[in-house]
Amino acid sequence: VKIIIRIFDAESLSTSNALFTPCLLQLFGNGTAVLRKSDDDRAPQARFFPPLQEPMLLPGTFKNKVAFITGGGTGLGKGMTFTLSSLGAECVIASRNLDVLKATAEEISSQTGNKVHPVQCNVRDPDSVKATVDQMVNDVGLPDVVINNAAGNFISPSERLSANAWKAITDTVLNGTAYITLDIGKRLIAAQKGAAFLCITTIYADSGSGFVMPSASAKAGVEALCKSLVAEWGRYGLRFNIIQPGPIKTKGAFSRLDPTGKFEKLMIERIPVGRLGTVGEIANLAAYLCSDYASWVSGATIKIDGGEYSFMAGEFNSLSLVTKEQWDVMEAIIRQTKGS
Ligand SMILES: CCCCC/C=C\C=C\C(=O)SCCNC(=O)CCNC(=O)[C@H](O)C(C)(C)COP(=O)(O)OP(=O)(O)OC[C@H]1O[C@@H](n2cnc3c(N)ncnc32)[C@H](O)[C@@H]1OP(=O)(O)O
Ligand SMILES: NC(=O)C1=CN([C@@H]2O[C@H](COP(=O)(O)OP(=O)(O)OC[C@H]3O[C@@H](n4cnc5c(N)ncnc54)[C@H](OP(=O)(O)O)[C@@H]3O)[C@@H](O)[C@H]2O)C=CC1
Repeated sequence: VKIIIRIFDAESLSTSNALFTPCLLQLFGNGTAVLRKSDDDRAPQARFFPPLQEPMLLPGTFKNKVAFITGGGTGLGKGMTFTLSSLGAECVIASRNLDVLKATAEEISSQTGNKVHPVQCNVRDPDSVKATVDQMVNDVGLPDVVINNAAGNFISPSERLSANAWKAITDTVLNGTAYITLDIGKRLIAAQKGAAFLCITTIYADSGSGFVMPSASAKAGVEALCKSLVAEWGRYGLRFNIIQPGPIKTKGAFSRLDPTGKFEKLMIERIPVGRLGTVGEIANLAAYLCSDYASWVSGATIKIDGGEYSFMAGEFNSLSLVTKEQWDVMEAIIRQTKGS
């Protein structure tokens, strides 16, 4: 808890709901060495942008709703499950590690008072997906909310990747999303039941990115899948939206994408808001997009990255490092220039 408290300054803690704070610290922390915060984990401007993590929607927003979240046992999936559950949803969380799912389900339901059902599922395997959805339908019925969040990723030069490495990532991210969406979508259509689908992708789904080429390819495919179904399945009462998060310090992501802990400082330097994102911030956006408050939102792709993508895209954005004296010199040179 000590480690996590250091993420928040007094300002952000004082704006948090006092009742929620202890369990938020517990739920949104991971308590592992890889998540240990360094002293320079924020830039000065971050004081203007406190991360408010408590659920922002009205209590009961998801009362009588069922939410299905892949990868709901850890990281962002766990945070979204907590938020939906605290807003009244009955959640079903699915991934490969049943022990982790059970522990998360117990932890969240004991805090929110709402049932969380753990179901083992390998999204790479369509038969496993079918068995999971069968179990959900049997236990709680068809979902009102479906969050495709499960993923696999690691950094590697592409020339070091085997065919199986490509397959491990693309099967999880793209095929897994397709199997889940097709299986649940067909059943919803047959039952004439509406639902909100959400896919968690990443900011580099737009640009591609070296060293995570399979993930970038698969996430771009997920976005094409979502956008295709916005048009095709809207008439069945199904909405599809996409969240592209920037860096959020989860064990799953940082242990595989920043294994030595050296990249974090570089990331913070290029995030205009001056800090990493938090699980609670993603969970609030996800809850909004999956709620009836967003019933006119379909086909939206929302970046939530503290401005990192815009910073990296702008040709001249590194000039923020230029000092006033250096600007004086450059301005004088520019003003002296005549003609072309
Ligand atoms: C700090 C950055 C912030 C910004 C983040 C932006 C985007 C983040 C996107 C994310 O998706 S983060 C989520 C990350 N979470 C996870 O990845 C969780 C699940 N991951 C896993 O289970 C594993 O990491 C893995 C490898 C994806 C799948 O595990 P498993 O099914 O057990 O596969 P294998 O171990 O059998 O490996 C399959 C295949 O891949 C090769 N391989 C594995 N690791 C590497 C490596 N580091 N470099 C090169 N190749 C690797 C492995 O050797 C296998 O290939 P073979 O040919 O040998 O069979
Ligand atoms: N953290 C970040 O900075 C960012 C994360 N994202 C995205 O956010 C999402 C969550 O990532 P994050 O929480 O950080 O990382 P995690 O590693 O904690 O989450 C990934 C989840 O996917 C599950 N999973 C992996 N493979 C499978 C499979 N074959 N079948 C079923 N479930 C599977 C894992 O559970 P299990 O091992 O039990 O199967 C795990 O719960 C991902 O889509 C990721 O791409 C995007 C941008 C930035």
